[in-house]
Amino acid sequence: MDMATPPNLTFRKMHGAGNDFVVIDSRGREPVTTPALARALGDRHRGVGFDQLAELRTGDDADFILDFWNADGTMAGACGNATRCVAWLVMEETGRDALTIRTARGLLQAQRLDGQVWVNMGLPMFDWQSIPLNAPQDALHLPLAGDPVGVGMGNPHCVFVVPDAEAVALDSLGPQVEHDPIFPERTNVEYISLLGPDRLRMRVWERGTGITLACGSGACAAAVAAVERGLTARRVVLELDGGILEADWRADGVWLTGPVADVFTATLTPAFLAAL
Ligand SMILES: N[C@H](CCC[C@H](N)C(=O)O)C(=O)O
Repeated sequence: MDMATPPNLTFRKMHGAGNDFVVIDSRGREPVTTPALARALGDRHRGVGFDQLAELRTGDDADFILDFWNADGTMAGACGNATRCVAWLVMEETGRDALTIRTARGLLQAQRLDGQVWVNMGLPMFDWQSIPLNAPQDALHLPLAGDPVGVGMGNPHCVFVVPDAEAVALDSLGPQVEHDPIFPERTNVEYISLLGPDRLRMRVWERGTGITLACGSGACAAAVAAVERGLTARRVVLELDGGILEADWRADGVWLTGPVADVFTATLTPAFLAAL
C-alpha cells in the first residue's frame, strides 16, 4: 500500500448516461490514486468497475482540480461525463450554480442552467500536435479507411460518419483504430450517423476502456465533426447506448450536458488496499 493511501478509502459511484465513474474526493489531503489502485478498482469482478476514475484535489486557481484515470491504469486528459457528474456533486454540496474546474486540459467552467449542469469542454483542436497525430495531416480528412475526422478535446478522438452506426462492428474496429500508428497516444473512436435535423446516433470505443455506454468528450468531438461535415447545426442531441447527451459548439468552447446519477458511496476495506 502506498504511504499516501489512507487505511480506509471512501469513494462514490456515479454515472452519466451509463458512462460510469468511481469518484474519490481527495480535497484537503494528498491524492491517493496510483495506476495500481486504478487497475484494481477498475476490475469489475475483483474491484468495483468503472469507465473512469475521477479524483478531486484542492486547487489554488479553481474550485477544485480533477484528474481522470482509465480502467487500464492510464490517465485521460479529459472526461466530459465525469466532469458533469462531479460538478453536479459540488454544486449540490455548496449550493453554487457556477464552478471552475482545473483539468489537464486547462480551466473549465461548469454552470447550472434550467436545472441542468453544463460544462464547457473547451475549443476543439485540429492541429496534428494537439490531437496528437504522428505527422502533419489534415485532421478533417484523416488518411484512414472511412475518411474519419480527428478532433482533440484535451484527449484524442477519431470520428467516423457512417450511414448506420448500429451496424458497425465496434468491438473489432474500435481497438484497431485505437491502436492505429497515426495516433501516437492511441485514440477514442466514435461512429455517428444522422438521425434527423440536429440529432445523431453515436457509438463509442474508448481508449484504455473499450466499448462504453456514453462518452462526453466523444459527444463533443462528434458534434464538431458533424458540423465540419455539414450535417448539423452547432447544437446537437446525441443518442448514446446509455442515454441522451447534448453538445453545443459555441464561440468559447463546446458545452456539454446530460443526465447525472449518484449511485452509492462505499468504503474500500484495508484488505483490498493492502493487496495493491
Ligand atoms: N468517458 C469520458 C472520456 C474518457 C476518455 C478516455 N477513455 C481517454 O483515454 O481519453 C468522457 O465522458 O469524456
